[in-house]
Amino acid sequence: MTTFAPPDGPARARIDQSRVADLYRQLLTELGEDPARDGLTDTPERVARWWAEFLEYNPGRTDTVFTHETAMAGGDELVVVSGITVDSLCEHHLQPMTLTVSAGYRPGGQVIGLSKIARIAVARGHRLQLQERIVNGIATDLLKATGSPDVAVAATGSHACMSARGIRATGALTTSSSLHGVFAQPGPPADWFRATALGGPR
Ligand SMILES: Nc1nc2c(ncn2[C@@H]2O[C@H](COP(=O)(O)OP(=O)(O)OP(=O)(O)O)[C@@H](O)[C@H]2O)c(=O)[nH]1
Ligand SMILES: [Zn+2]
Repeated sequence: MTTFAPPDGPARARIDQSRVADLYRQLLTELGEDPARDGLTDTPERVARWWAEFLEYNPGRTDTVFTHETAMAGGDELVVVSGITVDSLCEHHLQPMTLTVSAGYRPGGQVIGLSKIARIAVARGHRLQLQERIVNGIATDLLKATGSPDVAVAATGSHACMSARGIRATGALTTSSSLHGVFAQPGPPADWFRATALGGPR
């Protein structure tokens, strides 16, 4: 029985690799290739392995937090991890998209392990996606993992479906964000996030 993964949930679909490999063998034949020829004999199994790697990705532990004394009285504290590469596949064309993600939050009495922010981001790419859904999903996961209501995520993405086909707008970049709490209101946190995540006010 096939269980369908919800588009906004964590990636953990289990796939039947030998069935997927058989389907690729059929596809290669339909596309006019000889799946038995040298070079293609193991391709269906390789591709099936890749789908398993992609869809069954396990991000490991993403919720390690440390107690932390917050900023001095009258001050404020923000944490942003930038330059996280997230690879995914667009769900309309099954073409790769690569995002550079910045994700941050305003700590309360605890901080989350920095690598966990990257793990959360990378995990959201491991399914058929939309850039906007990846960005919102990272924010949802960070709100939960940090326990902070103040979370900001921004991503700049290049989409092969816009460069390798269709409009062929090579070099087009898409920027999207998901801002919560203090980051959603005008003020220093939002300005600082914009400057840190996007390289300056736009
Ligand atoms: N919002 C959003 N759209 C995306 C994303 N990835 C791909 N798309 C778009 O999905 C749309 C699908 O449009 P359709 O008109 O159904 O398909 P199409 O004829 O192949 O469209 P073209 O890409 O314009 O050739 C295109 O405009 C893509 O650019 C994404 O992450 N977010
Ligand atoms: Zn696409």
